[in-house]
Amino acid sequence: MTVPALPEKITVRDLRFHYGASLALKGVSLPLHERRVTAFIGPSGCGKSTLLRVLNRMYDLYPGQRAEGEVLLDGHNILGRDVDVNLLRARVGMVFQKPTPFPMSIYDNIAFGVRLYEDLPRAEMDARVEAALRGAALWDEVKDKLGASGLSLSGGQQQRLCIARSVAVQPEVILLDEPCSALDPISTAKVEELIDELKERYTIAIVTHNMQQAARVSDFTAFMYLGELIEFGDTSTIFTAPRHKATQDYITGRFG
Ligand SMILES: Nc1ncnc2c1ncn2[C@@H]1O[C@H](COP(=O)(O)OP(=O)(O)OP(=O)(O)O)[C@@H](O)[C@H]1O
Repeated sequence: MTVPALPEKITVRDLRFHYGASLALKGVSLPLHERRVTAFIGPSGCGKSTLLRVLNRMYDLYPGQRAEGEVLLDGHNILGRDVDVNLLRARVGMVFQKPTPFPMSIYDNIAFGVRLYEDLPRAEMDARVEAALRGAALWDEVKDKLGASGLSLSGGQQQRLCIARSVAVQPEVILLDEPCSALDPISTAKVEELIDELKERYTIAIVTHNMQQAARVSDFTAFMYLGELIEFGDTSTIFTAPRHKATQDYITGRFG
């Protein structure tokens, strides 16, 4: 099946990334299509997380880390000096590998991020919190204990809480860095279902080591190796008829 061409929400052009003197991305170019899921796959250390961290300038928090090239979000280069990185991170949200709820109530885990950007009256905040928890398929499990600590939830629930937290600020893009690696199969299935629902509204990038997961949840797949993008295409083509032998070897588990 050929996925029809869709607008590019993000366009990465000739991206090079430096950790001090070491070059972790060596000229990567690819699109992230709007309201579609793009999976990043490849062996450990190939630069998947690095690429994700560039897309909302998470690396800015660390001295010595530097990106060159262009990352266009709706046509504007987010690597420019004039970019408001707080606003950028509201537009491009991120969920990490390990669930990272704040040590506060379930309600405040969601409201905290919203308050950074908006001053909502209580009733509107309540509605926003509920919508985010519903959006993350967690509402029914927590609606009677919104005052309980976010840390009292199970790992799978905590990860959905983190997804709710990122959805609550109404981003345009959601970056998921191995979001299921700490979850059991049932929680993983829930998060995958959730990704399927979220893509109706958001552009999603997901890093995963699980080939079945990449095949299940993504529309496009990018295979990376040693800081380079080896192959990018629609997921069904990458998994059934890859152009490169390295891609074929990796997805069939014969790599290395
Ligand atoms: N903070 C850092 N300082 C120096 N080098 C780093 C740092 N973080 C990552 N690297 C290097 O950059 C390269 C890419 O790492 P990255 O974490 O992006 O890979 P990855 O594909 O996400 O790997 P994994 O699948 O193991 O998470 C690796 O060679 C890694 O050693």
